[in-house]
Amino acid sequence: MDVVKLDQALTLARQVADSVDILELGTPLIKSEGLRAITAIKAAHPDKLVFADLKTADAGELEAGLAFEAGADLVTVMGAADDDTVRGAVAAGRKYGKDVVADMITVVDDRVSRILEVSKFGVSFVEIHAGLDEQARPGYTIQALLDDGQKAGVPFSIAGGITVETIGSVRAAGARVAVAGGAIYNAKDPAAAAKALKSRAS
Ligand SMILES: O=C(CO)[C@H](O)[C@H](O)COP(=O)(O)O
Repeated sequence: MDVVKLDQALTLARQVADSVDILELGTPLIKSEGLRAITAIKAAHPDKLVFADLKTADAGELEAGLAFEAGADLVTVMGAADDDTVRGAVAAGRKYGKDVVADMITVVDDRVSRILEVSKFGVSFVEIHAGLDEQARPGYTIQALLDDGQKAGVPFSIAGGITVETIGSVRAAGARVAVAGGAIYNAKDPAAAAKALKSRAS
């Protein structure tokens, strides 16, 4: 949910809840509304996993702990961050019995090597991710993300402009989670878009 207001996020979450397993709060939403957004989404959807896309770059244990205290079930730490930042987030995950995901956004050179390194630190999975700015460049395709997931051979999710046309290939590549943002929140009918994505992913 890359919206910036909590009321928009609550509306979107309600619209798509029947078709998603995880509700992910995008980084802009958390920056705009703060940790209270995590608490509010979890309170409204206690049956869903709530994923706080913190993209933590430093102070991993502190930031992950704040999000877990607020109600998050999963958080992201930057895969490109210092090793101890990733380890710190994982330590918080162990303390709270929750999951930490290493977001590989911005890691493009020798991405598979870094995926293998951070996987050893105890993250639950890695998110192989092309961000919104990378996706906007001409010629972008999701294929390089899928190829690296298959090469790495560790649990992974994919984020990078997944659509109803590409989500089948994400599943076929073995991804544990498909993260779909714009394909849902930019759709005229987010509920129908989420349902269509889910039907192609199952
Ligand atoms: O984390 C993000 C951007 O940094 C997005 O939430 C993620 O990429 C999913 O959105 P989309 O499907 O529009 O790419």
